[in-house]
Amino acid sequence: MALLQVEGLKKSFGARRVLQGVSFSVAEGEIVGLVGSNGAGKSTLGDVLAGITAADAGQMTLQGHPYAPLSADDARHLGVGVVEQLVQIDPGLTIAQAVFRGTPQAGRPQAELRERARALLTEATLDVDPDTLVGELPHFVHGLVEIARVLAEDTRLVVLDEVSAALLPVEVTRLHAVAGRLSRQGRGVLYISHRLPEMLALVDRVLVLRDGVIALDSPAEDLDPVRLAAETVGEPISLPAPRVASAPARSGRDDVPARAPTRPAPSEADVALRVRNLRVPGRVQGVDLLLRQGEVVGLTGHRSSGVQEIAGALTGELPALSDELVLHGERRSLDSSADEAALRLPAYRPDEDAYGVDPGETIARTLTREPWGALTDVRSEIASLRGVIKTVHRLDVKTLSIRTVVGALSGGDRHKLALARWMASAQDVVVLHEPTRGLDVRARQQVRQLLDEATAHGTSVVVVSVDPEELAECCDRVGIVAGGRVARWIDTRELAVDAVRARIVEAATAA
Ligand SMILES: Nc1ncnc2c1ncn2[C@@H]1O[C@H](COP(=O)(O)OP(=O)(O)OP(=O)(O)O)[C@@H](O)[C@H]1O
Repeated sequence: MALLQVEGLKKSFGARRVLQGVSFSVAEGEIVGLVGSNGAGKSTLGDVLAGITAADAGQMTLQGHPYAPLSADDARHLGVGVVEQLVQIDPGLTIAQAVFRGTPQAGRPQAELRERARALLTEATLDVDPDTLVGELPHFVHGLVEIARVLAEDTRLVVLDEVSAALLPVEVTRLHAVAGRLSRQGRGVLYISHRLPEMLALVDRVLVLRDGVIALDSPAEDLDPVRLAAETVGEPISLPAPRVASAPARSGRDDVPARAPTRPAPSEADVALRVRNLRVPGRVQGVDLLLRQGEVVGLTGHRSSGVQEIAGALTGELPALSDELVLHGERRSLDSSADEAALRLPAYRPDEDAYGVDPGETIARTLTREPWGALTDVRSEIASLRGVIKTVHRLDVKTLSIRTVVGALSGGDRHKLALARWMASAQDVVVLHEPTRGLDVRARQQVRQLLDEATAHGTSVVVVSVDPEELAECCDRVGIVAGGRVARWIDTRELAVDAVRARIVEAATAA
């Protein structure tokens, strides 16, 4: 008997028909992957299962009994727990209180909750003191606290909605170990992710949600990442080509081969940024960075490797020192008191649910570069709106109107718009944190295109990321940071993307 049976589920938001008759099942002990483009309706389906949203039509059964939760609490009591990537837990709670919130044990004294919480956290592979405050935990582990919470009740089906999106390969391995344990206990797992190679390594079966229905239901062993990507978008798709380091065209230099097999030392004019012996006291020990014009350099490393601190030093968020710092031939400093010359590279961060854009603003206004009201004739207004429509089409944003508010879009679509807006004004040298986080396979290619265009105009980029696939797809070189230093550089230009990905995983795991 199926643990969960879903038949003909429908859900619309106004005229937007998202789920148009979704049917599938999950067996006891089965790990089922759910993939789909941004805006396909994966989270909507998760919300229906979680009791957050009611379906318009369709039936569900759980362990053979009709399942129609009235709220998230109701769903959990009935045996379905949903863990979301961007879960916000009250930072003032202890971890033990967080684990038991919303359960019958909530409100019990900490001393009573502590030992039971410790056991559940161990089951979720999280080695933390239950007395620690949630606010002291890095945000990326909140998902594991949520898994412990799901385990606190007799949850039969666990939905993991993009929980791996912000995790390092080693952390993904840990998450997969937890999913494996849940399955061995006979629970069902629905695993939603855009990171296809990782997903295929874990799940038994994959569901593809496309055009409002389950367009494919296949054993994982019959699929590979490229075929699954094609099924997701509904047409053949190829892996992105390795990036061609596009030195911006300059007179007399157009003959420079973009993919020179060995990389000559750049001339001074080619250097966008050079930093020698970068130090952040206690965290970064002496990093040399050289960024050519039009180059995309990736940085990755474990949480305590110093990688975030290197980015923080470059953006002026952290006090840092260096022996030499040159930006386009001009000496700069890392001393924030030397205001004029201080280096403060602009940074983009796909920040939680807001992405730096106003959720109450329409798509049109979000993408309009001119301040509202600045357009004084109808032609410029039409040109401006054409630009907006072109971007919406190009980024394949799932919407019925450019007057839709950004807050009503899917997370991935919001991220795409925010990044496109940010990149439109990006010049010079910029830092991008996880530019493709939560994006589907086609959107990743669109981001890559945005990067290619910006770098062709001379922008140079530092990409800071946990995702080896993103680094392989976007960067010319990737630095593996460990112990406050760049332990190894991987040149991505000569290799296929999946080979680069494998090298990054191997080097990052070893570091
Ligand atoms: N509350 C809402 N009001 C209006 N439209 C909504 C609402 N919630 C979701 N939608 C629409 O439903 C569609 C599906 O969104 P959903 O978040 O389920 O997609 P998704 O597959 O999870 O995407 P992503 O991979 O980007 O997270 C989107 O086009 C979105 O605009």
